[in-house]
Amino acid sequence: MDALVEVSGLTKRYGDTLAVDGVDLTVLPGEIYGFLGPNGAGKTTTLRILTGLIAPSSGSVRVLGGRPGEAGVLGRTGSMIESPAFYPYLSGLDNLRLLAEYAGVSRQRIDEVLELVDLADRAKDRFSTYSLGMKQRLGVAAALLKDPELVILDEPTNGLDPAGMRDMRRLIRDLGTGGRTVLLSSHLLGEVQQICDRVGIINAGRMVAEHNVDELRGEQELVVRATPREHAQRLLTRFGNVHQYDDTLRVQVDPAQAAEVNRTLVEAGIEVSELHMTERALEDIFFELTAELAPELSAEEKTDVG
Ligand SMILES: Nc1ncnc2c1ncn2[C@@H]1O[C@H](COP(=O)(O)OP(=O)(O)OP(=O)(O)O)[C@@H](O)[C@H]1O
Repeated sequence: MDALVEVSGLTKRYGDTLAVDGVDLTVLPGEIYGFLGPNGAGKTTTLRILTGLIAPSSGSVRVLGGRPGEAGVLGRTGSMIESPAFYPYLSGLDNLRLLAEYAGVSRQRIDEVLELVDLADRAKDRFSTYSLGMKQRLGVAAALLKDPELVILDEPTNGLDPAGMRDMRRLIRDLGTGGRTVLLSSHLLGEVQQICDRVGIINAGRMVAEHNVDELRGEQELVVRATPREHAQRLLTRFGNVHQYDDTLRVQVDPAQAAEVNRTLVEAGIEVSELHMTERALEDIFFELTAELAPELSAEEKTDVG
């Protein structure tokens, strides 16, 4: 299966800031790919490069088999990078008409995209009267005008209230059905977990991991509440990686080992008040991955400071 987006060793430097530092990223046809990372991680910069808005400092980037920004590639890509810009005094419909004229898109397609983003009823109202959620949905409508194979959305739920976020999530999931490929960025783990098929995690300009969301969700760990905790923690390390979460210990073991873990603790005189398997939250995995990177980063920061 040929990748729609293939990024390898991508870097972008702004003066002394290395915003993107050797990113590798692959988006496959038909998937919803979540580009996840905290603020300032380099997501927007990467997406701007993919849409041809800015040039990379180095690395190779292929989008739909071509170079970003190439006419043939642009015609098959729809994007919403940062807040979409529209004329506030024009209606949503007229804003789309202007864009459609420029892109050579039919009136019928405008109606279709307005339906898709659930704005048909409010299409004739001025853009300035729209809620933030409606403004964002109009941005998605604009991205869909050319019926693109690839849709790139930068933080599409940013700033929305819970209802607006839910509508946007539904819309993106709908886009993903029917063969369209979506690449979206987000700093919200739960959101990526709910919408995406695969996730690439970026931190401080570097890709930390690229995973299938189902696989991540499927990972299980044993939750243990025991006293004294320190003693329990020492014994649990025999079974696997142990970390503390609130006042419980979490250990990555096979579910078949749970009984043995229990016996070991009880025989050592430890009081076990809770013991059950749970799915690991993407959030835990994310923090684990970014924490692993932290010592390396602080070493670099020290070098920078001199
Ligand atoms: N035009 C620019 N000039 C200088 N530095 C920039 C520029 N754009 C981004 N940066 C810096 O590059 C780094 C990555 O920024 P970027 O906007 O790509 O991150 P992000 O992951 O999209 O975060 P956010 O969600 O906060 O936008 C940051 O340190 C940012 O300050």
